[in-house]
Amino acid sequence: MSSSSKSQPSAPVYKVPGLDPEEMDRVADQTFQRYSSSSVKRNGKGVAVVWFRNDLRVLDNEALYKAWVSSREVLAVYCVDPRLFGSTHYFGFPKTGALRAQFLIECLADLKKNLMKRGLNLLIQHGKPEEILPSLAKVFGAHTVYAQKETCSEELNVERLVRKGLQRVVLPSSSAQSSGPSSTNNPKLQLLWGTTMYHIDDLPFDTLSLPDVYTQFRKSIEAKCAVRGCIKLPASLGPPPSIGDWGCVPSLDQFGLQSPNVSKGMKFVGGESAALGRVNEYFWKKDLLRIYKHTRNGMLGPDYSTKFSPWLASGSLSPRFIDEEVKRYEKERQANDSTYWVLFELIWRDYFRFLSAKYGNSLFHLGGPRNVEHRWSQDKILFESWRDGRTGYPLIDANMKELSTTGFMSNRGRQIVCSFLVRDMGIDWRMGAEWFETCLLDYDPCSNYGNWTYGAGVGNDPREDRYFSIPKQARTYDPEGEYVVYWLPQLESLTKEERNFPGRAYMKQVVPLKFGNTSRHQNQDKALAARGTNFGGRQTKGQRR
Ligand SMILES: Cc1cc2nc3c(=O)[nH]c(=O)nc-3n(C[C@H](O)[C@H](O)[C@H](O)COP(=O)(O)OP(=O)(O)OC[C@H]3O[C@@H](n4cnc5c(N)ncnc54)[C@H](O)[C@@H]3O)c2cc1C
Ligand SMILES: Nc1ncnc2c1ncn2[C@@H]1O[C@H](COP(=O)(O)OP(=O)(O)OP(=O)(O)O)[C@@H](O)[C@H]1O
Repeated sequence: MSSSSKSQPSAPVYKVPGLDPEEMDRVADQTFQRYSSSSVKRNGKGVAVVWFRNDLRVLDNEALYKAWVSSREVLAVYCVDPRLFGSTHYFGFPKTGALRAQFLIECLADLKKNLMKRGLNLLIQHGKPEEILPSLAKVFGAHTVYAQKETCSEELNVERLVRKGLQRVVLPSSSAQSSGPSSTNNPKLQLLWGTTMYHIDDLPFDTLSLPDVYTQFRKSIEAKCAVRGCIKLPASLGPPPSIGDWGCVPSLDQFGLQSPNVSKGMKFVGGESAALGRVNEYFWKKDLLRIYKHTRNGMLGPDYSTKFSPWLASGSLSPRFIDEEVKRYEKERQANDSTYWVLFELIWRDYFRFLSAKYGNSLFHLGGPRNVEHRWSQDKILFESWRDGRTGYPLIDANMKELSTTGFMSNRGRQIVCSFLVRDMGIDWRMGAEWFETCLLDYDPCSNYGNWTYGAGVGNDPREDRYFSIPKQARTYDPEGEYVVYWLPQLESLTKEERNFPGRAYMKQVVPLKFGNTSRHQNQDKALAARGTNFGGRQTKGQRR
């Protein structure tokens, strides 16, 4: 069947959140009001810099809070670091694809707007933080640069260089924050924990002795720690230092990228206002939180899951705010397994973040944290058929097309395409992880490489090793072929049952499935899985969730 055999009605594009800009601003303003406090007092002096990184928000931002409390003027800065627009480490894909770059631009524009509403501004500078921040600290006599702490080596390296750069700046003694004989007059770098729902200082164990098994980790933190409340700030944070040119929000051509056209699927709106809008829409307006656990394995449209991840990854949304909203919903509407399950999933996110602190760079290495030896292929043609959605398996191809068109893929889809690349194709999992790094709006090194090492069977938890059978996944999660037909309209003329199993009516399959791909093979598939038989000598344990 040829893809052009029939003219297709154009598929809908879903804006996420589906609110108009005025409604988004109204929700954001109301939320800011609820989280404003006039009782917080400022007792500092001079200028403090807040260096925004992956914490592009005003609400519940400890770096911003500390900068405000410790100063008379806050200089808010974002550095557009050219390294973010280089290449991925091993395979040289674009480090940030156009869709995420566009999302970042929208986050910056919104952050600037929200800071201005509070009497501040955002200085946007192009260059390396280790060059920009020391020079700003010197010009403004800033006593401290506050920023959110990261855990992966690329970001840790930048932190180290910024600290070194600041040590070379000598301030006049009147600018120094501390006094006393031992104080030096260099601006300090103060890094604050802020990415997770549970605070690192509240964990019942040291990160180096973090439990390797997720369930142990979750049970332990649920029993022994509480999520901290969101940090409140006064409504007005000004004045900012006097600056003639605050710099413009960058455009895509400044990154050498072309404007992406989201012609199908979901178009996510970047920024904190959109993030708060989405929480409001998903929890309160559409009342979807009450059924989340039963819909979360879907693949099509904005409503089967929260879609919070792009804003969480850029830091436009605080996980502690989500926790507080879940608790508020449970009080005002209802508490059930679905309301809890959003928090359960956020604990996965915490877990991967803390694991990166425990396992360091091994998360990015071929053998993963367990240093598993295995022969992987780097077959370019096979990889490209996966990347471009030309494998001959509609479920894989539809998911890969969604990823490259929108920058998003469901959790179900990610697990399926990961298993297919790694287990059916036998391709080096890092190729898949780096392609995800390029494309995902919600790219986060810890969640991405953590999930890939898991899926590839090289993760820290040896019990969690899974093979996803494509026919079984298709029958369970896309029984009527609705998802595949959305992304592959050439399948529309087939019956619902045929859409995921089109045979010759679609393209040739580039590889056979490890455990067969017809119903005839299903029993064999189960039998093999039950015996733990798998390629590469790893154990098959069924699926996680
Ligand atoms: C191979 C692979 C790569 C992935 N890469 C990323 C990534 O780079 N960034 C990212 O944020 N997530 C990643 N995930 C996890 C998950 O797929 C996404 O977080 C989820 O699909 C986002 O959609 P949502 O916000 O609607 O999720 P929901 O189902 O609504 O879940 C709520 C939140 O819980 C967190 N969460 C849910 N599942 C996971 C998980 N398995 N691991 C970590 N956090 C989770 C996310 O923050 C998510 O926003 C990856 C999963 C796989 C299998
Ligand atoms: N934020 C990040 N996003 C993606 N990859 C990251 C991030 N931080 C660190 N890495 C990866 O961690 C690895 C660290 O490489 P580095 O050279 O620093 O140490 P290494 O342990 O000697 O690794 P290698 O021997 O593979 O070069 C690289 O693969 C790098 O891309």
